[in-house]
Amino acid sequence: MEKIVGKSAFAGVAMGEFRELKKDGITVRSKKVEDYEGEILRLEDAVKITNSQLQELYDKTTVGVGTAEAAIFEVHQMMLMDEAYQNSIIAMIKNEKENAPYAVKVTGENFSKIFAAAEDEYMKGRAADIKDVSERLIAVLCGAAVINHKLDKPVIIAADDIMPSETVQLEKENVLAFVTRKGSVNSHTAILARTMNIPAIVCAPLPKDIDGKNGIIDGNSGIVYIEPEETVKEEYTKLQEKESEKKTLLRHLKGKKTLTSDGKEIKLFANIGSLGDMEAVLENDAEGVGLFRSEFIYLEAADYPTEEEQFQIYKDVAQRMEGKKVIFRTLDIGADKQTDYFGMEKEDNPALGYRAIRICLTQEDIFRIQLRALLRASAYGNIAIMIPMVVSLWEVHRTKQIVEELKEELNSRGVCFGEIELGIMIETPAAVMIADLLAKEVNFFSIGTNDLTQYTLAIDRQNAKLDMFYDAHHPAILRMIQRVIECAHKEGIWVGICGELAADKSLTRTFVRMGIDELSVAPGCILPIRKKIIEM
Ligand SMILES: C=C(OP(=O)(O)O)C(=O)O
Repeated sequence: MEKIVGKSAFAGVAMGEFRELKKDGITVRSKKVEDYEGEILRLEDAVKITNSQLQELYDKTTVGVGTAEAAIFEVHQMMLMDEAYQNSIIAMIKNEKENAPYAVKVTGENFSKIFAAAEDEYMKGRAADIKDVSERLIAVLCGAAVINHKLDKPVIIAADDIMPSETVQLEKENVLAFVTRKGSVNSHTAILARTMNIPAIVCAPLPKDIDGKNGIIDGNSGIVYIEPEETVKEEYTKLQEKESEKKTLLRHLKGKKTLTSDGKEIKLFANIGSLGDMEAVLENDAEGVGLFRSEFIYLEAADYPTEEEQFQIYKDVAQRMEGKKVIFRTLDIGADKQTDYFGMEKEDNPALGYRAIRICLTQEDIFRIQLRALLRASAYGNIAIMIPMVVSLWEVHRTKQIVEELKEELNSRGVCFGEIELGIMIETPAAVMIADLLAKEVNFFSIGTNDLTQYTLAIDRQNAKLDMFYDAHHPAILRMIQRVIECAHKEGIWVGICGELAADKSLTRTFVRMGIDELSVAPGCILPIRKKIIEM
């Protein structure tokens, strides 16, 4: 048995087999083959398997997440079956007697360079896709199991790190836990684990040969056991049983209002990132969606999602919430949330760079498409729009102006839309300091404590080395929250918290005393927080 200590990113216990998410594990070298015809047949078989893998991913993503998100796999299928691409691989095998994986690798790199050099932004964006397709094909040729993130049974995901854009490919129902060698407790991997309500550990020095071994993840203490002894297994089986009993006990709180003992109602909303999370939202009795991270729609797509694709997602979520509020945060791309087709330049300080509302007000066409989709969807439910990363009043003014222009446009076309609230994330010190002025302009505030902590304490939330300095309980943060609540209430608007701090039970009493109106947390945290508030 091996015992490894990492950092807890989300509590809970999981037991099962480790599955390493390999990204660059296969080494492909030039090696001549005698039977080139046999090698071409091998390639043809691998193409068929790869194509059906992509089809499977397309079908699963369409059902579990949405058509827009699934489109990437359709594009990959088209690339794989492209005649020029296949002919180029076959020519190399035939003329140079190269082995198939090497011919795929070289062809993939050549095509990727051609795409990258294209003037057209869409074509540029395809450079990464052709590489991805080639890697998948190589993996199939080499008999490697996991490059497609395909999970045939429930497993513990082990990886160096997991990017937000990679998470869409995971079959969430088969993920028991996450454990990564790198990553920070404040990263989006950790946030994803919380949304999925599964244990997560980061910064764990896992051995390279962990794939296929059995293990236990103790997300409460940050301990990973590899090939655990029977006594340890028994201990954790009992702990798991206790946890599941606790969850069952919480079920009686479903359908109840979240009232403090002195009668104040706190709204308990859910944080989500895709249509696929809706089941957890309903299962955990969320009173609304307090933060729909709309950027995940963009991260999961192969190209800019169209107005129609976005409209369908927003409408579906609104309808499934049956009149309960759904707050869509507008595109918060940038920093760690990157996608090729945006063609963003490399920045020295991406967290302080071209991101979120800054992109939207620079590339207004992208913003207008999203806002139009949201306005149209508002005819089907109770939708609110929330802008991220606000630092100045003019950003709010400009956004309101665009929304008004779009409403006029829709009116003139006879397209329906409903009442729609406009709010902002308070996640920069500048927004806190002008909260009194901002409160006059919007319908609500939602405090993003993750970024607010990063920007106030000047600490990169992605940098695991700084985790001990990243203190969301810092008096500066708590004073800021207090100030924001006071400014909001003075202008008669409601205020919530949608950062991870909202689920921190050690602060629930403090937030309620401060006068918070809403807490938006991962779906699995709703009932425990309701219990805490009701018992207060
Ligand atoms: C909710 C927040 O946004 P993000 O998705 O960046 O964590 C936050 O910053 O608190």
